[in-house]
Amino acid sequence: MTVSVTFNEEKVAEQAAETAARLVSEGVPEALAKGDPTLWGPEAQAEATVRLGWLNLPRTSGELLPEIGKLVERARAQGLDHVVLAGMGGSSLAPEVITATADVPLTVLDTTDPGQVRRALEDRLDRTILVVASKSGGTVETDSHRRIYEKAFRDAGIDPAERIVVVTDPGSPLEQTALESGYPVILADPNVGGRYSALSAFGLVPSALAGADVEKLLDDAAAVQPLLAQTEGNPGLDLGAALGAAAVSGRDKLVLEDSLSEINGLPDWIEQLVAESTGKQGKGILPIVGAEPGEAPDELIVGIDSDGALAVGGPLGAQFLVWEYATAIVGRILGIDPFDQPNVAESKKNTAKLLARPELPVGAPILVDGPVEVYGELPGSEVPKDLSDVFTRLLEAIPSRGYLAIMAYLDREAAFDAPYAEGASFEEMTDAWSAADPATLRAQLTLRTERPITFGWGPRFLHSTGQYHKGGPQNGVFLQITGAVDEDVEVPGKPYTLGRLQLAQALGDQGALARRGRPTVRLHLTDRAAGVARLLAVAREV
Ligand SMILES: O=P(O)(O)OC[C@H]1O[C@H](O)[C@H](O)[C@@H](O)[C@@H]1O
Repeated sequence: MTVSVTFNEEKVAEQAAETAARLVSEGVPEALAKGDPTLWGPEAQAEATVRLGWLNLPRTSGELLPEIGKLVERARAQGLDHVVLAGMGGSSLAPEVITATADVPLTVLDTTDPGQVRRALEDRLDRTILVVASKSGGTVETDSHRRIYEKAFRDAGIDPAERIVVVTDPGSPLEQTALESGYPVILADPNVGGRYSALSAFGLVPSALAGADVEKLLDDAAAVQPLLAQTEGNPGLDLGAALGAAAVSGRDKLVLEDSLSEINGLPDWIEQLVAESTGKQGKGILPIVGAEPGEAPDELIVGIDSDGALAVGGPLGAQFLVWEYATAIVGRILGIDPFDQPNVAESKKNTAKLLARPELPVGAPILVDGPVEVYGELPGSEVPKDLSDVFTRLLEAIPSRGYLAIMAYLDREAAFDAPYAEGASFEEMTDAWSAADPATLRAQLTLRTERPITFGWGPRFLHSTGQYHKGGPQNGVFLQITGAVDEDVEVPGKPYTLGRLQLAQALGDQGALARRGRPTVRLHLTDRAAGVARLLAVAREV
């Protein structure tokens, strides 16, 4: 079984066919399948030369299987059945989908929220194996997680070398640390970028440790690979041509719908791939994940094994490869380099600068509403009357082809702590969770605008849609949510705590967005649970 791309809208089909025919006449499908680095122009060539290894992963990653098998055996023999993965963006999004689809548990740490990290630390540390995954080996969140876990293991009388496994690129500082500390290292293919690394060691090692069948994943990808050199019946070409042509014609908001799919969570992975690959030079496609499809004229609904203007069906391993190929095709159509992420570093630099200061420059709130402080500047010079006015003015500020991005630097799992009555039905439980979940704010605000609203957890989204926010079309309006920290977590060997890092990340990104003149407001919850409740009550009211 390979991947099928089905067109359910005539216009989309026509535009895709036209674009695909042009690409075929230029020899693009075969050239891409062969790994030709010249396809994105002279400026992208150097990067593309060392970024096309993903095309061969279905075959080359097979070589890793015996080594991975030994790691899995060792972990089983030690009784380590709680697999924690520390990795940002491309170093954790694929394992998250792979394990969710295989229905095997994996704890993903792609947060700097002290509460969420503490939650993981307090969960079965005696049976925990930690995979530290970073291609560059220099990502601050992942480095912090490694330090925190090393200390926690030592404090519990456990030798970290028995519990930590590293996945990184050859020659990275993390490889060096691992060698010095005696951690097993699985080296990944350095000719593959983070968001294209699903079928590399980054996707396979944590997933296999968690119990997923990674050989099957590679087999499914290998089955679709030969089709990618074809000029007809090439799902990567069809999908790429459809997405690219739609974007050029103005439908550049990609609504991903997967309600009927047996694959669990692929849109989150696609979000990073598409947003970070295409959102640059003022161009790009904005993925919308987890929202009800709207009716905005610039939206294109793509269904994963589900309905949409376009439906993409097939097994996970094959979908990974096809979406990667399609994204490279979109890069060619839009005239951008699909392998770099030029604007991600800006927020990181701002954050590093802020952390070097004795105090973080939070400024003074422009409004305080119970447990919610409002920081930043709203469009127009007037001070907002109340929280409701903040929401109204943010929604009004969205330009005709724009979007609102909600970015919550909070504990993604806190809503599950919401109390519910004893003997509550599942529906009552989900109601309680949803009433405590900051993501509910998106659903509420969606009722008040025709424009798309995205929702991302910070700092996770910084490694994904964060590139698009800063590098893509400048029509975003930004709403950050941060929260007070009750119990912080030290980062051993560093002068900052996780709480401070988390806030500095929000402020660093705010700086990068504000520098572009984009409306950016930060809502700070001085009491997190009460603050979320207040936001939802006000948003519901209006
Ligand atoms: O694997 P790492 O080097 O730690 O990088 C993790 C992530 O961080 C960066 O911000 C990039 O923008 C992402 O594409 C990447 O996946």
